[in-house]
Amino acid sequence: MSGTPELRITDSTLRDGSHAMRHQFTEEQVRAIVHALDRSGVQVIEVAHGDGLGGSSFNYGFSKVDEFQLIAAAVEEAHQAKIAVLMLPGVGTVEHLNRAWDCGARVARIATHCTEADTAVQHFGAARAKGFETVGFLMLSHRTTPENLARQARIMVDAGAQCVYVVDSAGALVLGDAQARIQAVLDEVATEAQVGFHGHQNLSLGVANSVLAYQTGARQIDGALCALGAGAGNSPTEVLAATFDRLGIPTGVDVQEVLAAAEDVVRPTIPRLPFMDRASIVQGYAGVYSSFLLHAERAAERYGVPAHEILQRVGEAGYVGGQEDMIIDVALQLVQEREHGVLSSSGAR
Ligand SMILES: CC[C@H](O)CC(=O)C(=O)O
Ligand SMILES: [Mn+2]
Repeated sequence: MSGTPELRITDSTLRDGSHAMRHQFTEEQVRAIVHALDRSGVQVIEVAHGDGLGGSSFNYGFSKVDEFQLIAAAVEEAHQAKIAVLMLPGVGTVEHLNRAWDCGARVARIATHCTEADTAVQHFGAARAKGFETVGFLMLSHRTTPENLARQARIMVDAGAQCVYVVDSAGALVLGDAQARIQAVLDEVATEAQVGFHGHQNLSLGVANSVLAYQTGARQIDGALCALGAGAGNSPTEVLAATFDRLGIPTGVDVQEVLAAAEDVVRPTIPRLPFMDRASIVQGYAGVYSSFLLHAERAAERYGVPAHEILQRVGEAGYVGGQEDMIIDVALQLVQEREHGVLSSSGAR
């Protein structure tokens, strides 16, 4: 579909997809994926540790290759696409943003829990002062009301965000839930900023929610090739491109090229692609941060309790990003309950 793009797709294969890769991307893989995405016409490509700049750590998992080396390689490969980075205040700092700028990144996406936008105020200011295009990310958006989300979006826009994303980190928003949040944020900020949507596939609704988001007024949408992303993965970029093309909505992405990027570049080189298994569906169902999946799987293996049961409990407890250590706590609690013969919610011992 030709014509001036009405919608900008940001591809997060090399950031959200880093979770599914256990943060083991090589420079060669980054170059090949950026080359293919850039050629297909995707306008923004996000590159960073899965948990954002500064995420390489014992808590979140160490990167194989330093993220600034990967960002610089991505910048070299991209001819038309802008390279974006994502950071969570507290995991990363303004210093990380400055280094990303020096490597050539030009879009700064700053993420907070959906009720904590005020923790990012100085980061938006610093990013704008540097010259970045700025995007705010309200994570786990299902965890607050549309009205409150709109108030949080207002804080981000007042601080300097040029777009605010409704982020369905748990893949828990079901159609109208996503639409109501997009509408509320638009009502609050549309005269000053764009609105975006970032979906996960835990309930298989990433693409459908993205279409609804566009129809409601969102103009930036995230995806990842082959759905590579946390949990059951992100909305697949290639499916977004094909679907919007069929709807007659120009995205600037060549469908055949992006299909080739997914099939020929990502699929053969990625050891494990995300899918909707019991654990990731429970994430959508119970509203659990998608990035918790691999942490829960590791705890499941270590303590001999099912990952889906851990995640169900994590959802009930309402843990948010940054509370990864509580996954171990929950696993140990389940072990104890089993030892004392307490039945789990699924009836299993
Ligand atoms: C690192 C922040 C976080 O994982 C952003 C994101 O992709 C999400 O919340 O879904
Ligand atoms: Mn995500």
